[in-house]
Amino acid sequence: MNLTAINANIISMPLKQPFHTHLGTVYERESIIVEAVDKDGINGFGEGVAFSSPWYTEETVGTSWHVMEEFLIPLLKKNPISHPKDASILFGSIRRNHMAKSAIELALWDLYAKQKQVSLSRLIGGEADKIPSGVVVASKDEAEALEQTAMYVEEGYQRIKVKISPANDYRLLSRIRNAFPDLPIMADANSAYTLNDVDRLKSLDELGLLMIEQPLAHNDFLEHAKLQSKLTTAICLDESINSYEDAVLAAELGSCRIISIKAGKVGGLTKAIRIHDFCRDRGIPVWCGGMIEFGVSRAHNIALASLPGFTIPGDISSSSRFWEEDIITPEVSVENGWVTVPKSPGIGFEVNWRRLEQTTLSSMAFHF
Ligand SMILES: O=C(O)CCC(=O)c1ccccc1C(=O)O
Ligand SMILES: [Mg+2]
Repeated sequence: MNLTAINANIISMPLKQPFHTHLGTVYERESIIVEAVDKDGINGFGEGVAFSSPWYTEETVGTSWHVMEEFLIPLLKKNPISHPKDASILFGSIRRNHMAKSAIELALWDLYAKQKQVSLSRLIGGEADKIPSGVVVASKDEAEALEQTAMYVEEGYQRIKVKISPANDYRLLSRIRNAFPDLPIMADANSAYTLNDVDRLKSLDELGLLMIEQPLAHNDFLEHAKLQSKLTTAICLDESINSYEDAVLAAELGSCRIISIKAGKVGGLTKAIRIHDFCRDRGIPVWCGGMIEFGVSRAHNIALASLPGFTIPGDISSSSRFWEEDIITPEVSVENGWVTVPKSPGIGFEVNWRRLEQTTLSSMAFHF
């Protein structure tokens, strides 16, 4: 791929409103923006989606930075590659650290598509011209959650995902269901329950939810299978799916009926596509999960979600859902509930350098 440099910036931006889950509240988002440059000066971008602290996965911005600097970039320097898939294979010699790997691998995909002058969507076999858009409601307050839902429905979002916990489930969801009888609603529990809560979770069956995401522990497959056999509502796994092997295990055990794929969490686009292909063969619907991300990762999500197995609206919302001003131009926008898949080369969005510089905390540059 004729790489000449990899540059990385840690950026930080406050969210427009605090994002509440039962695990904690996110006020400010740090991310790593990776730029891969080739000998002709073409550049591709990726985004590292680890958080500042290890509340959602074990990785953090700090561990991603360390693994990229000490291990992944030196591997790329030593081993010239001709395709992003080669990087994915090369990174197999490093255990886990999926988010660090993804950040670089995604930048290589964008660069590769730009070198070939094709959109990333079409390069990977994407077919859709527009993606149905869903959005997440993550408020501590029931009245505010209802207000936000009404606002997002008004804006045209096709599916609402509500963060729940035992402190805030049936009552909130039934109020939303009563207000919006036909709205596709799903709930995300982020592991707020145990198998002792089976009756509580069964009570949600009557609400006609699209699915319930990750009710039990982040690393559990067996108990999710036991729970799924007792619920009519489909379980979707998010935290549990960090690799292709995780998806196979979940399918074999019956731990879920739906899978959420996050390219930034499973080691990159090569891995995400492999999970997609497997799920498609097995008849398991997939959707693209969000990570409160900036525009670079949003753009990669749009390309991924244009693949034919993505049959359920994902967490692909507009840049303005979280940010006063995103780091890409144009920003991601939702029109009548749809996001247009760009046709221009690569991810199809430019980096807004002024905004990137404004939000940068630190940078590193590697010359090949
Ligand atoms: O970015 C979005 O739109 C989805 C937000 C979301 O639910 C989420 C955000 C950060 C980390 C984990 C999750 C999750 O899906 O569990
Ligand atoms: Mg989730």
